[in-house]
Amino acid sequence: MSQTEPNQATTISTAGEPMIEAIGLSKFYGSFAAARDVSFAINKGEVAAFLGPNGAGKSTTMKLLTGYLAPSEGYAKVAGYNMATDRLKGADRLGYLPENGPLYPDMTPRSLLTFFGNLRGMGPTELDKRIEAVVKTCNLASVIGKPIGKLSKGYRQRVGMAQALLHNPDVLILDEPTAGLDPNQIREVRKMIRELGETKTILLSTHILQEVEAMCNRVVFINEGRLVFDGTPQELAFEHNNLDDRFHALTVAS
Ligand SMILES: Nc1ncnc2c1ncn2[C@@H]1O[C@H](COP(=O)(O)OP(=O)(O)OP(=O)(O)O)[C@@H](O)[C@H]1O
Repeated sequence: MSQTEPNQATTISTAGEPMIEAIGLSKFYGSFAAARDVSFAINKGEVAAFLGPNGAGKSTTMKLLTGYLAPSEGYAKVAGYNMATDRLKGADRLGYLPENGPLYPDMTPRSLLTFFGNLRGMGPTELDKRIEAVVKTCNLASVIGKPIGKLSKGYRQRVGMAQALLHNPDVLILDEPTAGLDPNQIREVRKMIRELGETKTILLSTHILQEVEAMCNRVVFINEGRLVFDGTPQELAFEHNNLDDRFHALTVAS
């Protein structure tokens, strides 16, 4: 890594500051590479789509970025913190929606949020305030006291979002936030993400191309564990005039 250029040292600017960084990340299961030498940086204020077909390695890479999985090679940084050596500091700044949402069917949204707020060391006043805020953002008031296992997929996804947002992180990693939702729920979640994107840096995985156009100003694309594109949605579509054709070209061997 090069040091700061001497002529830039006096410039203080947060624009373009990298908030989510993959640095040569690889994950091997035996000889199979679920992620192979993946490097990219999502900068402050960007809403980035993490695109790729089924099995491309999106969830694996997200788990490596969040520190849930240890990389075989390389390292991840969140808000400048190395997730191998400074995971707790990075986690303070990070909200993560895992692939299948929260897995505590017997808890209610309120007890789950209270549990995670306590784990994060929030005091009762702060916790009450934050629960009220995320219940409003994620529209959970009507189910706050019902067991999570009895909620619809859409509500469970919202509980997962509420958990990710509870400590008001400025960085979000969302694994397929609209998977399994009906069209109305998809609209709501996309609207929520667009609003969150006004103040937060977001990386969200998807294989739905409309999602990219609806929400994102950056695209990172992986196929078979390798980075195959990093740029804007316009650049991704450019050669083929549309995202569908480019997705096909990047994922199907010619
Ligand atoms: N624990 C594991 N052991 C062995 N192989 C694994 C393990 N976890 C994931 N894989 C494999 O790694 C590859 C990438 O999986 P991953 O879940 O990261 O893909 P993805 O892009 O998120 O897929 P999808 O869009 O279907 O969720 C797949 O071939 C998967 O079978």
